[in-house]
Amino acid sequence: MRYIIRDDKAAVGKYVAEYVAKRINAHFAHTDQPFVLGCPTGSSPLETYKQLIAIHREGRISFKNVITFNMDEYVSLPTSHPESYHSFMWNNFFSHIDIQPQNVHILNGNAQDLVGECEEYERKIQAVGGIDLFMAGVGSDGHIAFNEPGSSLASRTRIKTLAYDTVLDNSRFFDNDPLKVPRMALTVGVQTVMDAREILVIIVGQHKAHALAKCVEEGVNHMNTVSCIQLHPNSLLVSDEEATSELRVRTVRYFKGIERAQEDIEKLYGLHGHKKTPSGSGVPLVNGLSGSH
Ligand SMILES: N[C@@H]1[C@@H](O)[C@H](O)[C@@H](COP(=O)(O)O)O[C@@H]1O
Repeated sequence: MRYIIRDDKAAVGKYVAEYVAKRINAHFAHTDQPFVLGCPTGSSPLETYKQLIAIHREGRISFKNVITFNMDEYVSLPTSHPESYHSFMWNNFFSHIDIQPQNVHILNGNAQDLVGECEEYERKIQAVGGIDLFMAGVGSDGHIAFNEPGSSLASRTRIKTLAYDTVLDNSRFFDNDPLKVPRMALTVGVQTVMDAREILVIIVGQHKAHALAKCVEEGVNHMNTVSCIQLHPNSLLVSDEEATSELRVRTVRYFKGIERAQEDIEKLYGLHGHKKTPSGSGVPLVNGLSGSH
């Protein structure tokens, strides 16, 4: 697992957006197959979406051949509700980029057959060859998507009852009234996220510090489902300084040190261990050299 720390929320968003843009552009440099991006909602990725929109407007990235799958959606909340994840995604991201509407996938929490909807979602992910990069946020109880504490680490897309902590957390979007927050959601499972070729988790704010410390310093545990990323061969965590407040000082120093070392390696040899040649094209130095995964 790589772990990158930035000063604040804005810097996290900038880092993540540039990272995602680089990944997408690198993908299209060697294939014209679609890039499949997993998308989260919530306040954590907002800055990333703003920055991705800016990068798109600068002409540095196109989403024409990008397929997206969102993590989750509330059950029984009308799609047109301002707090539905459909509204969130179109208002904050999709309406501002050149994505093709048919390439957007968001679970339908109003489907007649909710179980069938979840099974179909998994099938659609399979049909496009899996997810290249799954971005995620984290709940203050450590949930990834809506995989609340106690969720099976082998879970797939399904219906979940929301934990009371999550209902309280999310009531800020529903006039601070927990009674207005839907009690159930459809969510991709932990295993659905783990199947992605790469996972990028965004954690910002002091209220996420506990979940972050458990994810980084403790073992894999179903009570903090984001900790699953420890088992992923290609996961990246990006947080702001505030979120580090429950980590040991030496843990923070360790990961900052790793990032500095990685930068030095990249300066010397180019990204991912490709030694720079005079022409700048790069030759492989060490297979899979990536510093801290
Ligand atoms: N289902 C979403 C999660 O996918 C998200 O990660 C979490 C954190 O939200 P925020 O970033 O607003 O703290 O909110 C909801 O619970």
